[in-house]
Amino acid sequence: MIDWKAIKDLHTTKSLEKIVGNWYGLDVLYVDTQGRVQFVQEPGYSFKSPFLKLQMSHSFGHDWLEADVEKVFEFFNSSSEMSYEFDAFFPGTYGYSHKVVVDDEFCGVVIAYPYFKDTSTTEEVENVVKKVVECGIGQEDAKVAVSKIKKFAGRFYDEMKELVAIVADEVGTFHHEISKREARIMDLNSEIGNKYRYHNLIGKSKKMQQVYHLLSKVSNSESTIMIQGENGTGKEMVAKAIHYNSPRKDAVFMAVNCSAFNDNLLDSELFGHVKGAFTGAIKDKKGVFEVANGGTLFLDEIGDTSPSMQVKLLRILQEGTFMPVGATQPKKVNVRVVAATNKNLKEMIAKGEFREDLYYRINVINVALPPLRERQEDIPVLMDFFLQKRCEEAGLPLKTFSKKCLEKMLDHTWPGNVRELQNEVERLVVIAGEDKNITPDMLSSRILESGESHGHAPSHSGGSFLKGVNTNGSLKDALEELEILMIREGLKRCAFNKSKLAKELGISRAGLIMKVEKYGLDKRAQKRAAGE
Ligand SMILES: Nc1ncnc2c1ncn2[C@@H]1O[C@H](COP(=O)(O)OP(=O)(O)OP(=O)(O)O)[C@@H](O)[C@H]1O
Repeated sequence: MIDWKAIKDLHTTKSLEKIVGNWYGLDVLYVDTQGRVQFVQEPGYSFKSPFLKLQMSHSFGHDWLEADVEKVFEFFNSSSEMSYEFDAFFPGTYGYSHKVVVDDEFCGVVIAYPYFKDTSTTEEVENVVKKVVECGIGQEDAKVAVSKIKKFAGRFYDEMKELVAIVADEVGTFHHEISKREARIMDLNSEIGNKYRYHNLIGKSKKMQQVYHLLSKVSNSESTIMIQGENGTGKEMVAKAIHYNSPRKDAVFMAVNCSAFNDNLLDSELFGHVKGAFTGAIKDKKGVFEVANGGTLFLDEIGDTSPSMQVKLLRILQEGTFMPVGATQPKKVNVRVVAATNKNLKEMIAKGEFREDLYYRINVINVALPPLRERQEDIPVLMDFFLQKRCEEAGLPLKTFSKKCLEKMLDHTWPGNVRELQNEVERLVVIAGEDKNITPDMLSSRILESGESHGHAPSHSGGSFLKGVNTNGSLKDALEELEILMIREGLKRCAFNKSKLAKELGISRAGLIMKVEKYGLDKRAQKRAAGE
């Protein structure tokens, strides 16, 4: 919508209005798309045309103006013409109107009003006075006002029309500029304020915001980065976000899963080989380090590499050199390495399974990706994101999740993290078929069951309560997961009565409050996560 007030305050429109007013005694009226004439109703409005001033000082005069505006809109609504000269309310008087168009959209009208034409006869002019008097205006006032209506001829007439067209253009141009600026401000606002995403990463939880903040700081550096997180938490996505926000963004991003190869194959995959290096090496082959020269290499599951491979990786990270399999001369490359693992490398070092020097060489900057169960607020955002994406890809109208379905999804602990959630949403879109609303009965049984099993306190349910807990990985993580689960379910069961739950769990109320804060499980956070 046009900001008419801002337009009226513009230096150019003010000057143009002045010319039209002073030279031709016409008022420039701005009319919005609803047919509302701006400003003239406001007290203290300074009329240029004595006739319009007199007209608008009577309530019936407003109806005359309304009738003229209606006529203009009827014309523009049925014609593609940009301008229209109309017979005004009193036969023999005229108005000139011009459309305001922005990006092919009809945004309003500028009207210059009222005037006579050189064809208007003395009789017509006298008739106007008569009619005005008949409407209730005094004879003398009517005569004076009508005598001030300009009679146009020749070049003045053409100039007046040109000026009105210029005012209308000016309004359009200014509105266009303002809209562009507003869009930019909105962009900037969302960039600064709501960091709900970074590159392609989605998530609004505090933990993800911290990750985005760290990424924005480290992407520009050349440091090696270690990303730690469970499977499916988005480690590869983070590596890509780092690459595409770094000065290397125009060079190659390559990803290798170190656990997908045995030692020999990984050697050749990473460093390449020369012809005849081993049976089947029928020609020279570049390794990914060479292909990614100038770019970024993502080494996933680095914790699964053998001790001899770890030595080679240390060399390339320290010196930038490597030896292709079967080669006699080392090669040099400039590759930024981003490594990832879901293993606890510190424990591996203690057991002698991972080189400490390599660990410190890779772990210059550590990005820890939290599992999805620790950032519940991200679940609804990710659900909506994947739902919209899948529906769009499948050319289906957008579906919605029922409240109960969302609750069940929030109850699940997502051991497979975002990947599991993405797969579930994609599955739901298929299962829902034509149904617009996705209901809990469509959910995978493990999600329905995990919600139910969490509903029981351990003491009532024997061993089954462990169903929703990831029993792989470290004991510390599993215990923490269990703690979160028990507190979250307990809070619901006890209607957020912390004293009652603390008693049930056998811990102090203060201890429970600290844990609720630590895991972000308070009522408001849970409601927020559920989008309530
Ligand atoms: N924050 C996120 N926003 C949007 N999609 C995400 C996010 N995190 C993960 N995904 C999606 O989840 C899937 C798994 O992500 P990704 O492969 O990056 O995880 P990963 O931690 O590298 O997994 P793995 O350890 O199993 O290799 C991908 O399809 C990715 O698109």
